Amino acid sequence: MTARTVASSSFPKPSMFLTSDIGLLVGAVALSFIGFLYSRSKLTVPLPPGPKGLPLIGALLDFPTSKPWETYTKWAHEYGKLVGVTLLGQPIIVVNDKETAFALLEKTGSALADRPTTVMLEMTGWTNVLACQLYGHRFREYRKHFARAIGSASAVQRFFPVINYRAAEFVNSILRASTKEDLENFINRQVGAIMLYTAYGISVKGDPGHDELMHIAEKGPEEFDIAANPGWLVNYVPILQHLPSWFPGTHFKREAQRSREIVFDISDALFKAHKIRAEDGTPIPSLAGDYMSDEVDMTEEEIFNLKWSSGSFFSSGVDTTGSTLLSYFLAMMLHPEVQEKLQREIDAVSGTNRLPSPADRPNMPYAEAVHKELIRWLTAGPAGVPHKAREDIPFEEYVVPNGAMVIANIWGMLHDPAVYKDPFTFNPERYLGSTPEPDPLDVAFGFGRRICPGNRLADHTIWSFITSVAATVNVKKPVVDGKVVEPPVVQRHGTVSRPELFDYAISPRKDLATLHRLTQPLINSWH
Ligand code: HEM
Repeated sequence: MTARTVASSSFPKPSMFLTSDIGLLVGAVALSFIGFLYSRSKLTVPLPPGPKGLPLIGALLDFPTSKPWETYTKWAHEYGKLVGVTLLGQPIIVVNDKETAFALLEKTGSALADRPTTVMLEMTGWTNVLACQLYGHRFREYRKHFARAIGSASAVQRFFPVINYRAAEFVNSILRASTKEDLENFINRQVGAIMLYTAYGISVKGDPGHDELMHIAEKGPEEFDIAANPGWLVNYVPILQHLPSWFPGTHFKREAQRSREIVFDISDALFKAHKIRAEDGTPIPSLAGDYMSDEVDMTEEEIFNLKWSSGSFFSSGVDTTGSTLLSYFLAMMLHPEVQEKLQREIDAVSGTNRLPSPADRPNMPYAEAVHKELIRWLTAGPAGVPHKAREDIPFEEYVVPNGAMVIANIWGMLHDPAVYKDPFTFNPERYLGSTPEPDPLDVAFGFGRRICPGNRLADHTIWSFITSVAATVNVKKPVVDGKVVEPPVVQRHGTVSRPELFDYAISPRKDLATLHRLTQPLINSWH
């Protein structure tokens, strides 16, 4: 999933529009009114039930500007599994249960495989990455590249050594963490280094915080946040993009140009690094590297597809995987009994002389349950990424109209008390025993043709990091002035949602010498 906010899963209130020119605003509103009347005249089919809203603006005032998944879940109680609203003429369907999501998003094939996009994402170049790519030939090419690089168990297995190495580096680095931000930064950088390797074969040595290419890649998510801000007026009145740059109120054009140059520079710099490695005669398996020998015969379009499909890793893989890893620390502080049980299993299966390895995984059911619960508990992609209908789709007694945005309320599905007992409690036991609760991985990565293509890579990264951390360090609530500090358990707003930052206490399980003895073989074995 693209980091932060893809398209607009939260919508602007009028005060958010990023323009200060009143004339332009009034003109724009008039134009959107005409657009609204036009679109409304086309909408003749019944939407599923939902908040009616007001004439012209639809459900704009009911629509959540923060953590929309909570409102979707309230709507689910009121209106049912399928909720329909219109927003400034745009039909939106929210799917609230797993069965309906499968029936609608999986079984309708390509009919619901498009993405809504915005003018600002187009102008800044972000529609080139997979998560924002419209359905079509280029989209299919990108998905083929992803499938070849990380779409099967054997493909992902090629990356176990880099993932295990990064996990060992991570364990060492977190002992240096002191501020709330440190932990998140250390997670982002280690996961980021995995993304650079799997996408381009870029091998970051040691602390990724000192790597120049990492610094370049890290600029991407910042730029994405700017482009994806739902407040750009031009997104609602696309005709504004054709105004000349000197026209009052067209600050967005200069901003889009500035951002576009950075976005293209990032993509070029990282892709060039992969080529340099090829010329050195050291081809490294990676999305781009797998095509290295074919590149000489490739067309410009094929090179473009290769560059931007590999360019989709960092922006989609870091925040999502990082969110789940951050949740691990929070969960262990709140539930020391889970941490102890996990450590006992690891000690029994891997022993105490090495870090856990993928070969141990089938023998660690409790680690598997902790992994599942981390994916469910503070859902990293709570409202997925919106899909868009490419045609009218009859569904039960309704029709999902062509152009409608369809949002899967993944958080709602994973916090439904009818499916998960005490859904807000972190409890890995729910997946064990004779009547386990459903596997959250079936819904957490989305649905249909747009299902997350990074799920296998995320799966092993999370498993490897959490078992390496549990094997070597204890995470506890910090004690300040003799008082235990309770961490907040709050999810942040965003298409990718992370836990609110928290204070923590991290210490080696035994002593530093033991920790180094466990991690050093993996660190030394890395080229
Ligand atoms: C815990 C980790 C992750 C979670 C929870 C997650 C979740 C998701 C979800 C919910 C979607 C939207 C699916 C849909 O539209 O139905 C998605 C899309 C996507 N994810 Fe992930 N993801 C994770 C990790 C990753 C990683 C590691 C990568 C990259 C290697 C990645 C790459 C992508 C891409 C490129 C898309 C867009 C696919 C498309 O539009 O066709 N994700 N992810």
